Order: sequence, then structure tokens, then C-alpha cells
Amino acid sequence: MWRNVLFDEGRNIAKRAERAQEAGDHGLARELYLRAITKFREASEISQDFKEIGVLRSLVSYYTDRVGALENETGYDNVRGSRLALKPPEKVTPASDEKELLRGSGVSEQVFKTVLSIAIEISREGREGHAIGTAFLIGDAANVMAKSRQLVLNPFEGHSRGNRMITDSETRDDIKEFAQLDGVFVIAADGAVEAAGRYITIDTGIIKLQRGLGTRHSSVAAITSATHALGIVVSQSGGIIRIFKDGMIVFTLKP
Ligand SMILES: Nc1ncnc2c1ncn2[C@@H]1O[C@H](COP(=O)(O)OP(=O)(O)OP(=O)(O)O)[C@@H](O)[C@H]1O
Repeated sequence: MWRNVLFDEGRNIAKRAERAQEAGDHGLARELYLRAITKFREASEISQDFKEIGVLRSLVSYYTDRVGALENETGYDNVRGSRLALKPPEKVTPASDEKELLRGSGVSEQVFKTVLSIAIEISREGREGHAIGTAFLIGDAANVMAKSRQLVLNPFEGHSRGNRMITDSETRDDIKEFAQLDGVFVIAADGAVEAAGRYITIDTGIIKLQRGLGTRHSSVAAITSATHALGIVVSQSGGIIRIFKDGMIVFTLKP
């Protein structure tokens, strides 16, 4: 109960921080991110559920990275700042697992964590009161594009690369909006969003997943076995997030 209150408070504060950052008030944004991090950390300390703890830690880690990026951008003075009160960033998975997961994909930790945090928000929030499912393929984008086709007009086509980086808060909002489209998001290893609404055309015959998982999951599994891409699927039924590599589910999160 208390951890839910803390989580909601943290999320609201983080949203305010994002708005402050967008409005260019980096001092306020930084302050609010730090407050949100404290809420998520407190919630994780009183939770008994290891999956929930994983999600909360990934939020701590994600927003800690954001504070770091803001401080680098603005030349913030770490020594005098309240950042001293911050513990070292915590990870959603042990560092060795995370390294292993990213190995061979060319995907940076920051890009992967950003996509995962968006997936967590989509799973938790849905859209306009409805649960939604979606999927992300990250890395090896040229190969992924060659093994898929557009289902609907690609909303990211024609935009400069700099304007479609996943780490940008506007792109993040667009992704949450387009998550309602059928198909998957294709994200390059450097974080540029190449496409939304992409249909995977690869044969799923060799993929064996647990019962109950349908074509969204099996097609993502199949394409991660045929390319170096990593897959993140948010299931519409139940909101479970599954991370795929080399045709297999390597992590499961229940936000
Ligand atoms: N090959 C594919 N490429 C891209 N998207 C797909 C593909 N197959 C299915 N989808 C998307 O997944 C949606 C759900 O399909 P399905 O119910 O079979 O998947 P699922 O794996 O059970 O996922 P969920 O748990 O979200 O329902 C489809 O409406 C479609 O948007």
C-alpha cells in the first residue's frame, strides 16, 4: 500500500521533472528527478516482490542517468550539489547479466534502459484507459527492416535522425502515442527510431515458446534469432514485459 503511494508520487514528480526539462528549467528538472528517485528507492526498500523491486530499481537507474545527463549538459558542480546524497545507480539486473544481454547487439546501456523504461510505462499506464501491447526491436536495424514491412505509414519517416532519438523526451511521448498502432517499433543501436507499425515477416516455425504466447511474441522471438536485435514485448494481456535475445526469452518483468 505505502509503496504504491510512493510509486505514484515518484511517477508524478518524474513527469513534472520531464516537463521542467522540456521547458528548459534544468535546475528544477534535476531537483525533481532527485525527489522522484528517492520515492522509487523508498518504494523498492519496502517491497517484498523481487520483480517489483527490479522495476523500481530500473526507474531509479533510468532517472539517475537522466540527472547525470543533465549535469553533464549544464556543467553542474557535483561536489557542492546534493548529488552527494545519491547512492550509486542500481541496476534492474546484475551488471554481469546486463553486459551479457547487450553483448553482440551493439546497443548501449542507455538506449536499452530508455526503451525498457518506456515499455514499463506503457505496461502500467496503457492508453486512454485501455491496456495495450506493443514490441520493440533494438539494434541491427537494417536487418530487421529487411525482414519486416510497413503495416501503416511510418510516422518517423522523413524526420531527421536527431529528431527521432529515443532518449529525447518528445520522441518518448510519440512512442507512447504510436504504441497503439499494430506492429512493432524498430530502433537502431544508437537509439534512432527507424519505424513504428512494422510487421515482422519472418517464419516463426522454429520458435518454441510457452503456451499462451501468440504471434507478437513468436515473431519477435524469431527475428531476434535471425538478427542481432534485442526484443522487448509488452503483452496486452496482463502487461508482462519479456525481453528476447537469440530467439529466447531472457528476462521477464511484471510491472
Ligand atoms: N508478425 C508480426 N509483426 C508485428 N506485429 C505482430 C505480428 N503478429 C502479431 N502482431 C501484433 O500483435 C498483436 C497481438 O497478436 P497476438 O494476440 O497473436 O499476440 P500475443 O503474442 O498473444 O500478444 P499479447 O499478449 O499482447 O496479446 C496483433 O494485433 C499485432 O498488432
